[in-house]
Amino acid sequence: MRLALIAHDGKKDAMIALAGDYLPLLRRCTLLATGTTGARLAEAHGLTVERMLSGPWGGDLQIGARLAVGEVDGVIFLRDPMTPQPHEPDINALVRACDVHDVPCATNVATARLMLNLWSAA
Ligand SMILES: O=C(CO)COP(=O)(O)O
Repeated sequence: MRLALIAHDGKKDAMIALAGDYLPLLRRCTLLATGTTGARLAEAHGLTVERMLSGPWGGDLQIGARLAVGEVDGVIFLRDPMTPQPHEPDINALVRACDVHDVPCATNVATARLMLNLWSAA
């Protein structure tokens, strides 16, 4: 399972807490993440994460490019719906790429838990 993990600043603590609940699964996955999210996950949980650029510098686009060539099986993208982002087009491009390629994409914690519960049981 190749999983991309991305969280906006207002959602990074939620991402860390979520990851903490699924460490056995996440340790079996190949993880990629945008820059700061990946650094936080590695620091908090000792996870091995391939880090892309930070989101505003193109990290979402890098993940989208990997996804488009079949290298990502699922995305957890905790967007902050309360804060405008300078790279909104990149964010939309990544979510669109998930829809184009039919890759599961959770954009909130509740959906992410459903996905991770399924994969933990698989
Ligand atoms: O901005 C982001 C996603 O759009 C996340 O980037 P960082 O993980 O580098 O903060």
